[in-house]
Amino acid sequence: MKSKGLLVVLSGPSGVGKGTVRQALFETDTNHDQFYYSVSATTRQPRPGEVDGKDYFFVSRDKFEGMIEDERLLEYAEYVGNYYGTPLQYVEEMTDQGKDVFLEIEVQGALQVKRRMPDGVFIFLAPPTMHELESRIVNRGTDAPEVIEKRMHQAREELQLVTQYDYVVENDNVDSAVERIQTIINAEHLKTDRFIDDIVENYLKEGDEK
Ligand SMILES: Nc1nc2c(ncn2[C@@H]2O[C@H](COP(=O)(O)OP(=O)(O)O)[C@@H](O)[C@H]2O)c(=O)[nH]1
Ligand SMILES: Nc1ncnc2c1ncn2[C@@H]1O[C@H](COP(=O)(O)OP(=O)(O)O)[C@@H](O)[C@H]1O
Repeated sequence: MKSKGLLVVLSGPSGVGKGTVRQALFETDTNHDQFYYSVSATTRQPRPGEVDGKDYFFVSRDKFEGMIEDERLLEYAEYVGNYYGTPLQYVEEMTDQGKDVFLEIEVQGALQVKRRMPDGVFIFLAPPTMHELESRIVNRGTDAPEVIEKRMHQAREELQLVTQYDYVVENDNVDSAVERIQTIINAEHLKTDRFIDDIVENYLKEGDEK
């Protein structure tokens, strides 16, 4: 029996460590055959070192609005003055191929996905404390002070929606966070619902007498 790939939605406040934890998790996929990262489209400017097509598809507002109109996005949201959205095409292709597809998105987008794809796995990555969260954003050194303030405000709002998620993982330590996410994924793959077609076919079909 083999289940379809999972749609895994990883959310959490800016600076909590989503990118870091996801990269460490993907490094455990040594054959590159289990996990697939869904690259989002955004109107935000690239940060130094970010690569178009790898970190994001960096697009103009006009182009992004065209993608919304053509219904090419699974979800999208506006976050601190920029659009962010998930291209639909790869998500479907990759889960059909049996890969676990990871979306790293903020909560408004995650709630849209939950309505459209309720069998997704919704994980919220939480900071040990708000003070630690702020230190991580400051130490990352990628955001101006006024942007950091907006991101901290947004973080407080996002944390109030944590109960909408299936799982909460504290990112106190990258290795432990990765281990907990692996545990979640392994268990989710074994859920009865994900095998229901196989179960009907193999065990419950009428006339299958021995
Ligand atoms: N709804 C939605 N949010 C996204 C998407 N891509 C990224 N985000 C979220 O947008 C927020 C800002 O992302 P970014 O500017 O890269 O900052 P960072 O996550 O703090 O590094 C984060 O919470 C991301 O998870 C997307 O496709 N859809
Ligand atoms: N468990 C952790 N302990 C300490 N620092 C961390 C941890 N996880 C991530 N970081 C650091 O926090 C900063 C923000 O991480 P990042 O992955 O960019 O967050 P996000 O993708 O959620 O915005 C980075 O400088 C990263 O090295």
